Amino acid sequence: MTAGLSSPRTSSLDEQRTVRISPLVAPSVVRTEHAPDDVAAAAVRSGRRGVVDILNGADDRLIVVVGPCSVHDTDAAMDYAHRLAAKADELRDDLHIVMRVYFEKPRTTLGWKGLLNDAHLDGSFDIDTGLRMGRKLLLDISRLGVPTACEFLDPTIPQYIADLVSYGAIGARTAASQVHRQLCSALSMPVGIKNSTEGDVQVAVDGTRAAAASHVFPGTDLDGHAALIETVGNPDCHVILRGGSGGPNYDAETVADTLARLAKSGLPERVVIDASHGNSRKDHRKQVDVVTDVAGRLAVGERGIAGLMLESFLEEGRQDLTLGAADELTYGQSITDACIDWTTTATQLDRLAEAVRTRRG
Ligand SMILES: O=C[C@H](O)[C@H](O)COP(=O)(O)O
Ligand SMILES: C=C(OP(=O)(O)O)C(=O)O
Repeated sequence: MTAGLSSPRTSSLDEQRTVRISPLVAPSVVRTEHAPDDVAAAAVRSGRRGVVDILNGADDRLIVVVGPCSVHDTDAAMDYAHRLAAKADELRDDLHIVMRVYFEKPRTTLGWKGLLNDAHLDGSFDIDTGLRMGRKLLLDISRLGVPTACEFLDPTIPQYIADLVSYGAIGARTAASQVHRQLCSALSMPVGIKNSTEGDVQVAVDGTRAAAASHVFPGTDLDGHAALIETVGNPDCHVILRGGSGGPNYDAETVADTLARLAKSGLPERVVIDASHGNSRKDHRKQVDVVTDVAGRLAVGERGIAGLMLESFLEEGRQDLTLGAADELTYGQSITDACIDWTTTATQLDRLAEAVRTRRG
């Protein structure tokens, strides 16, 4: 559609800044093309069950949500998933491991917005292909028996992928958004809501409370049509402490303060700690310090910490993406936030499993 064009369906009063509106493949089409088999469905279900049981204290293991900051190369993501599947199996008595398979990136200003938005990493914004690639990857990872975690950013996206996701996240930049809180109230999996980028924890507590309630709001159905959605609320939402511009917030005092805020709001007292972002001051190596500190506290019985989140990929660090030059990228290295490498990740998982065993003992 040409900017400013008037037609029976629009008026000269709108679409003044729109260059094009074109059809997007419907969720039902993508879901039919990549439908879960029994193995994948079982992985999604047991992934969700494990998280919920740990959050509720019915399972004494620790949730670990671990994987790349963002997926830009599905082969590398599968390579990582194979390694994680073996490690998760080895540590399954102590850790409930869920792989970060993040396709939607909320940017501070501008930048590549993730595989669903720009699957070819060249600014062509082939969202139909991104949705298909993303869903297929979730299915392939689930077939390995590895549950997956996604951040939900655009409220249109969950209809395409949410049935394959075991752990959802609402990011620091959208924790205050009513649209995202309503979305959480509808999602079938547990969802972590982050504190703000400035470090405000109350916004995540408020988000958790709002998401637990029922809502009625406009959305889209599986055919992609506008729809009215009525939800019962999601009791499995919780706060993720991710640090902020003022510094980290994974310390015992902030955890205790957050638990008190949750109790005051009538919510279950549990948190997940994100070792990256503000808690690592964006230095991926500092994630190891966070894990070491939290593991030590878990081992001596600190209450309320249900899980950790780590940003990890095959290679350490990060690299800049030049749009259209994806073939020049280093294999298995992040193009968004810096990550710890696989070897370091495996050591951190061992450390956390050991802490759980000590706590149990
Ligand atoms: O986790 C990823 C990033 O921290 C988030 O998407 C913001 O990234 P940016 O500040 O590089 O835009
Ligand atoms: C964007 C992310 O984190 P945050 O919202 O905490 O910045 C993320 O986990 O990828």
